[in-house]
Amino acid sequence: MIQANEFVKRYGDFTAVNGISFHVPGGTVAALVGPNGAGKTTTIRTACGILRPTSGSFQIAGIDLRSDPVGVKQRVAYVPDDPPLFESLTVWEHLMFIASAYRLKDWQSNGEALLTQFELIAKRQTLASELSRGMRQKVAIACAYLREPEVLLLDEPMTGLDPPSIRLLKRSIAQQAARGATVLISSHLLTLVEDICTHLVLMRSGDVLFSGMMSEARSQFGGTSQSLEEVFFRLTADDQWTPAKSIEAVDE
Ligand SMILES: Nc1ncnc2c1ncn2[C@@H]1O[C@H](COP(=O)(O)OP(=O)(O)OP(=O)(O)O)[C@@H](O)[C@H]1O
Repeated sequence: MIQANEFVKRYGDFTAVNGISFHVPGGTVAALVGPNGAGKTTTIRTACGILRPTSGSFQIAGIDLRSDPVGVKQRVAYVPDDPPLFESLTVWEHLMFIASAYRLKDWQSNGEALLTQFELIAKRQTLASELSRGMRQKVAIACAYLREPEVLLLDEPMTGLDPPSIRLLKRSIAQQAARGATVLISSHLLTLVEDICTHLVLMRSGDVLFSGMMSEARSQFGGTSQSLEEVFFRLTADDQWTPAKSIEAVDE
């Protein structure tokens, strides 16, 4: 699970995130969407312990981020939108590195299965510097999956992937949730995330405008199309909607 409580993040005088609260239940897949600059990446980078909250708190997999940041980092995998790989390591060496850093045992067959699943097995001995952008993205995702983390934070995971790879990724995310992982996906590709996400956190200008079930968002704000795109435009473009403190979060 992921729980944000009155989370505030300021960069100097600028408030990027303005006291947000939301809950993503364990074993579910949630979309984190919102216009550019809404605060999505700031929220994700704080939830995984890279940034410190200015105030407020996060509970990740039942652990308080402030009191046990190492415990959170052991349970969370974060894949940024432009994953930094080690250019002089091969694809397989990336998996070896993760296995060594996190002291994984008997990981090799799982590693091979992940490379097969993401159609990277032929690139197993290829250096990261010689991979395409989409391949780099898939290596980073495979490294995250290898750890079998309780919480997966994926920032724009579909950018740069071709349609077959997007399909593979969507299937793999469903598999991660099925084994009990909580997955939070930040994306602007609304039609792609609405296929796989049962929960929604919608941000604008540092506020959460909606947090709860995707089905609830669609039925309340999706108009006749009942689409996430319609929800997005209605909630972000129409000033009659106020930050989520006044909209009841609906969780299951
Ligand atoms: N290191 C930083 N220093 C100062 N301001 C920052 C910093 N990082 C982000 N911001 C600001 O915080 C706000 C939120 O940025 P953030 O990257 O979290 O948004 P986002 O929702 O992920 O946007 P996008 O969809 O464009 O990726 C923006 O106004 C951004 O300019």
